Amino acid sequence: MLSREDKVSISVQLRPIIKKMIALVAKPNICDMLPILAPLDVQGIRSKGKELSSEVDRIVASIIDKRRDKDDVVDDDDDEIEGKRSKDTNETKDFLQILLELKKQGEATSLTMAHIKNLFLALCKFDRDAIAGATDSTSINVEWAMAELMLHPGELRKAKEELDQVVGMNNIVEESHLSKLPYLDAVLKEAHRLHPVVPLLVPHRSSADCTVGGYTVPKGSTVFINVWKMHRDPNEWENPSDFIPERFLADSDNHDYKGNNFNYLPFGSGRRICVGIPLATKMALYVVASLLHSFEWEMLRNEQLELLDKYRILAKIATPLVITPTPRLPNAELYS
Ligand code: HEM
Repeated sequence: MLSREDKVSISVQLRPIIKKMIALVAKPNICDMLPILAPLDVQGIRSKGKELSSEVDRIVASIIDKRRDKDDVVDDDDDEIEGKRSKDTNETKDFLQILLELKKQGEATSLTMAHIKNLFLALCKFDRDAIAGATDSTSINVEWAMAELMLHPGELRKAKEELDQVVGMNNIVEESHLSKLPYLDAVLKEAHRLHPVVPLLVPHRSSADCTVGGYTVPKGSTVFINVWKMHRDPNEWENPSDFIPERFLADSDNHDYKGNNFNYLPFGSGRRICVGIPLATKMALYVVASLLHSFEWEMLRNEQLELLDKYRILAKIATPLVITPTPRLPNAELYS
């Protein structure tokens, strides 16, 4: 999707700023509790946010400008690209190049430079390699699931038995196996329940006055949805603090990731539900399945695993999981 060169630029320049933005958004903001103070920006969060956001804009613009220069773009107008031509027409085009070429077609498309900048930024978000580390939600889910399995040898054994049956010992996990692993899928769902990666979702705004649970929520309020608490509500979940993947086997339709069951919303719900669900869930299942099927895992001796979280929009495990692998499959060639 993005060229190697762009990925490096994004990684070096954008990643630190995006990390700062995430830390800033996660910072408790007194104005969220007392909106009357919002215009004063008492903690300087809004002004710092604007500063970081113009920095992102500047970097994206410079990456695009560099590409236009490289591709021998003649820019007649500050905001218009004309006469752009790729020198090597056989070269595989990446997404940015295609956008710039479309823009060149002028009236044939209504693309503006602002559209290209925003699409490029959206692409950076989707390109896991480019800003991995800043948006590592899937790997956080994998780490929680592995940590829970290390603490629950019975559930670990069941997951491995399922893998051995479906994949066999003379094979490695392939994408085609994933739909045949209901137990492991339930393990990941249970990890999402106990450890939702985005525990307060992203802030929403009420579009009309409404009443929720007897409380009036005026139009325009910033609304945080405490999914962490909902996922542990004893009125909805039996033994809510226990790791029990089986609860997702009994009624898997009612506990999918689509956000229709309001007791279980690890990816949010409604119009702004996470668009990455198919990718995130398949990736996590594939990674955990491969790790469990190909290796035995052991915690370091005397290691005490504590499942406390560290919250900065995303809730990571506070003490990173350190476990050591040993090969499990009889055929060494499967590891090459
Ligand atoms: C375990 C992995 C992930 C989790 C737990 C997660 C969770 C979420 C949550 C909770 C939201 C906000 C939904 C709401 O407030 O209602 C969201 C939004 C979003 N996610 Fe994810 N996500 C994950 C992976 C991904 C991936 C892999 C991508 C991209 C391929 C992605 C792209 C997005 C986008 C673009 C939005 C904004 C959607 C919108 O506002 O319309 N996410 N995600």
